[in-house]
Amino acid sequence: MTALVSSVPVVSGEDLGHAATACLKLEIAAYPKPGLVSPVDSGAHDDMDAALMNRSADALQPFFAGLADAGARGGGTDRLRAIGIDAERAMMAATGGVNTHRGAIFGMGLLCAAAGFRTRYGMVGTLGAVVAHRWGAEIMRGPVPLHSHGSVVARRHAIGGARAEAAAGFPSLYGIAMPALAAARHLAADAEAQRVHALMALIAAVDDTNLLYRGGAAGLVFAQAQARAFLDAGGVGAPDWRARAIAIHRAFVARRLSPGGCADLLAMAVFVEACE
Ligand SMILES: CC(C)(COP(=O)(O)OP(=O)(O)OC[C@H]1O[C@@H](n2cnc3c(N)ncnc32)[C@H](O[C@H]2O[C@H](COP(=O)(O)OP(=O)(O)OP(=O)(O)O)[C@@H](O)[C@H]2O)[C@@H]1O)[C@@H](O)C(=O)NCCC(=O)NCCS
Ligand SMILES: Nc1ncnc2[nH]cnc12
Repeated sequence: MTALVSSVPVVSGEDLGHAATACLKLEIAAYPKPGLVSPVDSGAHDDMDAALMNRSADALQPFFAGLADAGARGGGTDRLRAIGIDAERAMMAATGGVNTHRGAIFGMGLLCAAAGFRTRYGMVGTLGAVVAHRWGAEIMRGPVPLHSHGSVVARRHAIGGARAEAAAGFPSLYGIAMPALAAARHLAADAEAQRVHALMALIAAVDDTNLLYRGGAAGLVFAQAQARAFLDAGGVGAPDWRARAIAIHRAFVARRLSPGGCADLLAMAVFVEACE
């Protein structure tokens, strides 16, 4: 799967859709991930497992391709949002009503649109820079769902959430996840371990609205401190890293904490590595 993602020249909308779905699946497959669903267990979730999440990823493939094509046609956020909402419906149909990938539809969808836009208009710069430049202002002006979990905690805790992350060109992706993936290559040879390392770096730094919704400020602080301690002890370069990551996973499950936004950002980092 890694070879497929990193060796295919990602240019057409269809290629981008395949790559985006492959990256969602690489995230799902990685273990141990604190509180998250993997093939080993369902983490802090009682309504999802890896098979359900993989079905969701497959259902989204044509929509990621459609978003790439819409980006290549220079579409604005109204067009992208219409495709995103259709994708959310397809996800709900594939999962029997479970929100597996709403954040990924939004973030990965924007990256696909940016890849289409960049190919068509020959723009230089990262995919994140394209998102910020072409759609950033529109994203912040666009409709805010009043009662979504993300918007409720964003208001309560005065943080930006998924929309602000995207509008700013995904600083957590470029400032945290990508450098962590690069650093992890010097710590561990296997790609799954490198992804766990990058996920821990994201959890340590991102204000994940899923953590805030389920655990409040105390839950977010706990999650960030656990991930920071893992990194400070050497991350996946430490000989006992796997046992330590499993212990953190269990501590998250015991508190019902799940960093779904960080999981999406990890998949997006793998996608950006393939595209840039
Ligand atoms: C703009 C929207 C994405 C709406 O966002 P909003 O912030 O209003 O709220 P949510 O509906 O809560 O969705 C935001 C999702 O984004 C992920 N996320 C969280 N924090 C961050 C962050 N700091 N940076 C980036 N991304 C972040 C996260 O998604 C993942 O978690 C979801 C699963 O979580 P789970 O624990 O199961 O939670 P729930 O099922 O919700 O509840 P409980 O189980 O706890 O009861 C899953 O979606 C992951 O992907 C947040 O959930 C957007 O909805 C919107 O406007 N959409 C339409 C437009 C569109 O898609 N356009 C296309 C491109 S323009
Ligand atoms: N592996 C995962 N487990 C739970 N929520 C997620 N959201 C995105 N990926 C996830």
